[in-house]
Amino acid sequence: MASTLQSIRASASMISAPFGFNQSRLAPADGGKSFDLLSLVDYASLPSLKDADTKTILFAVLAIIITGLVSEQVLYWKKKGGLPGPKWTIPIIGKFADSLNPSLEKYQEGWNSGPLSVASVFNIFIVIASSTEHTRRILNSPVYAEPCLVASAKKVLCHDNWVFLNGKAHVDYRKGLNTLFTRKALGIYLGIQEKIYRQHFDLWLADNNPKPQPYMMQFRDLNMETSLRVFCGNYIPEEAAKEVSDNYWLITVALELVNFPFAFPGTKVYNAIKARKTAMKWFELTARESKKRMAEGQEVTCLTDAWIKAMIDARQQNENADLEAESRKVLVRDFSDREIGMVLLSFLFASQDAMSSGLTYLFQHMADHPEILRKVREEQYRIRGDDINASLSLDQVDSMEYTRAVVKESLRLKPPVIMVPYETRKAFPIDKNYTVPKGSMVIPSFWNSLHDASVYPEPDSFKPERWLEGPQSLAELNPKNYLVFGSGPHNCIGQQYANMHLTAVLGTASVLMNWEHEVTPLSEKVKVIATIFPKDGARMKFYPRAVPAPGTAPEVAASA
Ligand code: HEM
Repeated sequence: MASTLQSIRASASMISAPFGFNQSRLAPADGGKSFDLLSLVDYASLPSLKDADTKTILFAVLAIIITGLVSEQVLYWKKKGGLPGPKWTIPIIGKFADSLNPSLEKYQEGWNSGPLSVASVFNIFIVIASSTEHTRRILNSPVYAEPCLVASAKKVLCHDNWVFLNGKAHVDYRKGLNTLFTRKALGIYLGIQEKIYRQHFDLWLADNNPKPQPYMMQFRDLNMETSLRVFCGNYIPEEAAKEVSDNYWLITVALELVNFPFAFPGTKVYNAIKARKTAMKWFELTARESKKRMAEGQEVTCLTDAWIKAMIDARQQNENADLEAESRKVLVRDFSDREIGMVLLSFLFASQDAMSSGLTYLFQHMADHPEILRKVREEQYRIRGDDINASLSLDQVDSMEYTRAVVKESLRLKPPVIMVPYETRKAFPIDKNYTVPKGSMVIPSFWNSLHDASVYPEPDSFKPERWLEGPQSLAELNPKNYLVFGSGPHNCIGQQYANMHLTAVLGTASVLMNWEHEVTPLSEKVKVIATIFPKDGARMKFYPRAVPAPGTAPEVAASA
């Protein structure tokens, strides 16, 4: 009882001081008939009691803090086991400062310290995998680990977006989307892509700035507009397409690894939600309008059309009862306008950032390796014949063996996505020596696999020829190392489209333009945003390239 009173008193004194309470104000209004709690207190002993209580509270608080800090370290050591990583973790924030300013060099330190290493940020225990075996094991163990997006992702991309599905629900949903990247569909997209990147080349050529300028954002614009038109055709008017494209950057920056997760006005998450709402309005309209057009039997002009046409066809096939039950269920599933909108939202998000990184480095690598660019041109002149302005077919793109090897090598040397965060659903015995605790973040990293000297000799050199040495070459014998597009159930669904796009853009650019890259001390330094970019933003200048006279031999045209 006494101790209760003491704490009441302690609390009263702590509370009253700042609010300026005094004894007379606390006196009862009924002239003293009411029970006066304070009259029970022996005032003579008050000062010492007060002191004792303050000390007790201070001690208690201190003890709680110390226990918390010690148990944080003990827990970290226990989870860390024998793996490399900091011996202790900075209290509470851990490696937060590093994640605010990510650098490739810091990541490399971790990757090179062992196939598995650990860190902790805000008490999230993180296991980083850098060997091909461990990385693939994470990507291919859906029972133990699933992709984890940053805290704000569900707010930004909508909580019911398919990208948050896992297990069977995810596999089934993806089956329904595979139809979007068939050869037939890619052939339709190619025509749309070509028109758009030629318009962007004209803009670059019209840039009358005499000196090279950072072109990273112009490469992004090209990708963004191409993807938007490939996915949505002309259902979105010009002005709205520009608005969606410009605002999409707000979505990208709100999904960076470290971000304030609440949507207060003015925050990145708030702006991203606004951008998403505008984009979704147009994507849902695309779905609605496309459904009308496809029902009328009109021509397929974009990915949404191809998707809706596939649904209509499946329904008709089903009526003929020719399909197996399993595929019937998936194909005939009617995707609502909102679901289609959310898929388009996810595609655009996934495509613009990684493809912009890929395209930036592709142009940079080409300018820095003129002999390789010459070979690309020779192949292009050979395949395109005398008419470099004729539209391309998918067969022609497939036959660009050298250009495709250049794209593959460029993505290997500078992989746009260097890691993907996953989370363990239960304790994950990742190898015979270590089990990742449940609820940890596990990060498969791709850099070391893609720069493994035993598979890619001279791993830091740009050598497209390594992809042309036949099936017995080291690179071809070890496809498991080529993790540019991930692996397992969540591997990149857009990889054929991405490869086709990069090959076609480079091929056409090579015959229409010459370009110069101003190499600066930062050109080879990597800036890690979500994907990677050259730190100087890729300073380029583009010039028109003369059209070869009819009948010029490809090797002669290429050397001009
Ligand atoms: C050079 C360009 C690209 C690169 C390097 C890239 C890379 C990746 C990587 C590494 C992943 C994670 C894989 C995993 O967890 O195993 C991924 C997933 C994904 N990508 Fe791409 N991507 C590119 C372009 C695209 C494009 C153009 C699209 C859309 C058309 C796209 C759509 C997606 C989607 C939807 C996922 C998640 C798939 C799922 O969870 O099932 N990506 N991508």
